[in-house]
Amino acid sequence: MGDHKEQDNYKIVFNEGNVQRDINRVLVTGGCGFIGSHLTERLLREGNDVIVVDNCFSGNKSNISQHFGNPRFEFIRHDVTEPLLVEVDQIYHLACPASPVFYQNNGIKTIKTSMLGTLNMLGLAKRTGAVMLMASTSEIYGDPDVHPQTESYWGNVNPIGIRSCYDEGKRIAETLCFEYYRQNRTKIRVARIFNTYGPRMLENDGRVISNFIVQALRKKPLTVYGDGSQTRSFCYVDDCVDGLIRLMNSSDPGPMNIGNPVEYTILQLAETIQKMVNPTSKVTFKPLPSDDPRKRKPDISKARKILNWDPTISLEAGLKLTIADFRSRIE
Ligand SMILES: O=c1ccn([C@@H]2O[C@H](COP(=O)(O)OP(=O)(O)O[C@H]3OC[C@@H](O)[C@H](O)[C@H]3O)[C@@H](O)[C@H]2O)c(=O)[nH]1
Repeated sequence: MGDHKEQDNYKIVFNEGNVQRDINRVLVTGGCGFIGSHLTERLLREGNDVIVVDNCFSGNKSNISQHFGNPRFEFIRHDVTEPLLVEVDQIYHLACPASPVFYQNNGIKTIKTSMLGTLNMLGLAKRTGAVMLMASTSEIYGDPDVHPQTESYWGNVNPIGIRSCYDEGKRIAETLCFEYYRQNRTKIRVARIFNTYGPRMLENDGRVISNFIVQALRKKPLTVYGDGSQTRSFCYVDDCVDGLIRLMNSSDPGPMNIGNPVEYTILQLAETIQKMVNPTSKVTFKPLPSDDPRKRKPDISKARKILNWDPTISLEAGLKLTIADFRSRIE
């Protein structure tokens, strides 16, 4: 599958003085968010022109303010549910609240963002010939019956549950991508991003790593939902960004799992963060939210083979950097 010649078509060549360089014009939707802002930073560092589009619902302008004044950088406050007219070579479509607390806050808006946002970005990719990478999610596997999850697994999603606005929203977004690919030969890349963490997560993000770190720093009990036996596999944000860029620059439409395959129970995670931040902090048990997946771990054989990608940052190393970032903001 895939047109292997397409790589030749989406680079423009600028002649700057006597230095000839390839520059991509890259659009990052959701570029004020957690993963989007790290991606933007790396794309700028590598000499690309970057346009960030964000409605700042769960993203924060301060995540990209260090680039204001950089002639290669532009910020547009825009909601991707509305069409956007720009000329670009690559689109990283990340815009969508990703934390369960945020995406459940206005489920209808979450569905609109996934559906209409992806439709608009695919329309843009079709018109401009750009490559469109869609940030899908491990949540499309739901509460999985197959473990670890391979890309060929179709998933086990409750279509009417409290998580379905996100899970089903992302599933229809994947469907749209593949219809554009089949009908129009639109250049798509579908990345299934597993749990990712790192500096710049919001203090009130609501996801487990930021919750536990903030609670430990504030000397509050760590809130474990259920009995803490459910598992997740956590990928440091730099590894995730590296995987996304490799996927974009491959010629594989995906879907491609992007995650760290080392699996922990939530209780193990609580104990690890407790030890690293505040060994005297307590753990308190709260009810498990409905449809919370019991286990999750990516099979990344495909990414290893096609992208030559493997996460390099251990949980301990990544947590150290993340704790330092939260400490500087909180203390
Ligand atoms: O304070 C908390 C928060 C969360 N949890 C538990 O920790 C586990 C992980 O929860 P998170 O909210 O961090 O993330 P989830 O795995 O539920 O969802 C995530 O999946 C992958 C991404 O697409 C998204 O970032 C997000 O939807 C869950 O079992 C949750 O119940 C706690 O025990 N305590």
